[in-house]
Amino acid sequence: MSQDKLELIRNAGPSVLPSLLLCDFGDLKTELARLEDAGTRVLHLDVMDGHFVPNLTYGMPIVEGIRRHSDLPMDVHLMISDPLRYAQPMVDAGADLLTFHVEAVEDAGAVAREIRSMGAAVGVALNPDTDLSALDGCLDEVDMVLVMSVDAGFGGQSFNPVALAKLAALKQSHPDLLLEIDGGINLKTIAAARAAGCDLFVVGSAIFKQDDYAAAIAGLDAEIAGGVS
Ligand SMILES: O=C(CO)[C@@H](O)[C@H](O)COP(=O)(O)O
Ligand SMILES: [Co+2]
Repeated sequence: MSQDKLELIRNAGPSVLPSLLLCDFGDLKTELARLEDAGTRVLHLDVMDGHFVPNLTYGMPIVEGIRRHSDLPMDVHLMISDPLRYAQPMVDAGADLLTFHVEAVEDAGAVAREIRSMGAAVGVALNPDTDLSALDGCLDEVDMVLVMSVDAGFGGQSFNPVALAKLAALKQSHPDLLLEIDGGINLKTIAAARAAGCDLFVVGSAIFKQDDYAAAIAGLDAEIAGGVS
């Protein structure tokens, strides 16, 4: 099932993924309907534990609640110290693509293999200060690499261009991997990420601080289209 969702994500082409971190959790059902009406193809959910990052968000009940109100593929970004402890519950809650941080684990390849055995597609994330060499040994075990363009933990931070060189290097060395960028993506930064080879663009503030989600996503899609040679 989740491999099917991975194909859906792949086949969707370059896509904007709304990060629900800044949505109105008091009216989640309406928020999901607005995002679907705006053409969203994949949702991005930020799970933070107050330990790996200094911020606390939500866990399985919210992921499961979103699943009940939307059939869209769910890309769950685990910013937690012990990803394997919660991986199976997250898959059971409906995560299709489960991403852990390389900084949180000792053996990223083993973690990736274990998550895949649970039936989810798997991604590995790295923060701006983490060198690509940290991914040695796990790139053949993952479906996606999430290149952070802010330090994981909070929405609304400024884009760090160090992510662009990492994307370009990954695109060259592993052309079949899905590449995602997360943090500070907006109308000014998204085209450069696309030009660097990125496929999936996580966007929080630049959607949720606008009244019209459809217009915000259409504007970002247009920048993606213009950024491809
Ligand atoms: O993972 C994270 C933050 O750690 C993100 O997914 C943010 O929620 C993106 O928000 P903006 O930077 O687009 O405001
Ligand atoms: Co995220």
